[in-house]
Amino acid sequence: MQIYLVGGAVRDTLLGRPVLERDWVVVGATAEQMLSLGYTQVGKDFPVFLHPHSHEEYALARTERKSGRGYTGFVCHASPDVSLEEDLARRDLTINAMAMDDQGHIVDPYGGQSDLQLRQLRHVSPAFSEDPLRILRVARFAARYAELGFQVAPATNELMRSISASGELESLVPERIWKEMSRALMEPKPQCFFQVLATANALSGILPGLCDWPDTGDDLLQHAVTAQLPLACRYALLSLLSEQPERWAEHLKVPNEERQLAQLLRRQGSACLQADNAEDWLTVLEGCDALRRPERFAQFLACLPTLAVFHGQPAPAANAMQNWQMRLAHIKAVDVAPLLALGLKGKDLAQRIRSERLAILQSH
Ligand SMILES: Nc1ccn([C@@H]2O[C@H](COP(=O)(O)OP(=O)(O)OP(=O)(O)O)[C@@H](O)[C@H]2O)c(=O)n1
Ligand SMILES: [Mg+2]
Repeated sequence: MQIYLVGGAVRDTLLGRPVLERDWVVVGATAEQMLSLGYTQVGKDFPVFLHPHSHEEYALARTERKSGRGYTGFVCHASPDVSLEEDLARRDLTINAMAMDDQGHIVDPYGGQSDLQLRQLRHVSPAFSEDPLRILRVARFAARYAELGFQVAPATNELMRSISASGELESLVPERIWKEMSRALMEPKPQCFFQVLATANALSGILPGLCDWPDTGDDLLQHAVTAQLPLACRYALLSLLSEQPERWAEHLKVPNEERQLAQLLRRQGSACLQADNAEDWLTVLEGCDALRRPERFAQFLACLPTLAVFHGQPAPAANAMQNWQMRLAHIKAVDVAPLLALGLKGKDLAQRIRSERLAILQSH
């Protein structure tokens, strides 16, 4: 059997970028051989194994053909007679369809090295269409490598448009879309992900109601990248572009953390930017449930400078975030025990706590 490094690890090695994850392909072996060597099988549909020590993925060379819509109709053929070239042919992009042997020699039957130089994201063959998720992958690679000058090849663009027109994107499950999109949001140029999808007529299938990607979206995400905001903040800011953000959240099954921050930013963002007295401050802190959810509140605060830019408002003062954290600390310091000792309960107690918090905010 021969073992080759494949996919992203070869691509990133040739680009001189750090390799975070390594995938291997095994030619000329059977599943039984792999098991007898101590590998464990992971893929149910595909013969993929984990190395006994490194736990990296080793896949038997295979060919794939799709015979139906969605994820139902995959015919996978793995056997010792499938060649490396055949395995590479089923892959998405030429830059992902290269292999490296243990001597460091590159196997590159589809022009991956040339496309790395030309900075082209180009499909290997019409088999690209067999997995509509690849449209999202191409868009994500664009977001990652735009800084290096990578663009989608015109023919690949055409192909992606025809996939969009076929309605195949509808077969993508929300979890897979979210996985690609959330990764894309953390790339250096997340706006390119959405631009590429828009050009491929695939944007509205991902973010319902959004057909064209607005210029304001570019500025919004660029600002979020510059501020090094975490995923939840980036998603919350992105959702400002939607007239029906809950529709996005449903469509993508957005996890609660991101979804709730998006709701909070909408409900409390402007009020927080405008608040200038103790009553306003307390109302915002309450509205954000800041005492019980301090981490979420910190993320909310981190979004505010970008939100201000988005609304064409002056950026909050440099110490605005600290001031909010101080206000939170002040209301947290209000001691409930003596009020309980007074025998206060229910509504009376709540009112009394609120007025004490208000008083402490006013005194600072
Ligand atoms: N829908 C897909 C998913 C994966 N691949 C192939 O499988 C390899 C490994 O997939 P994955 O690890 O998901 O992507 P990488 O290219 O390694 O990129 P990343 O840096 O994001 O891991 C890819 O390079 C590509 O050759 C593919 O052709 N089509
Ligand atoms: Mg990989």
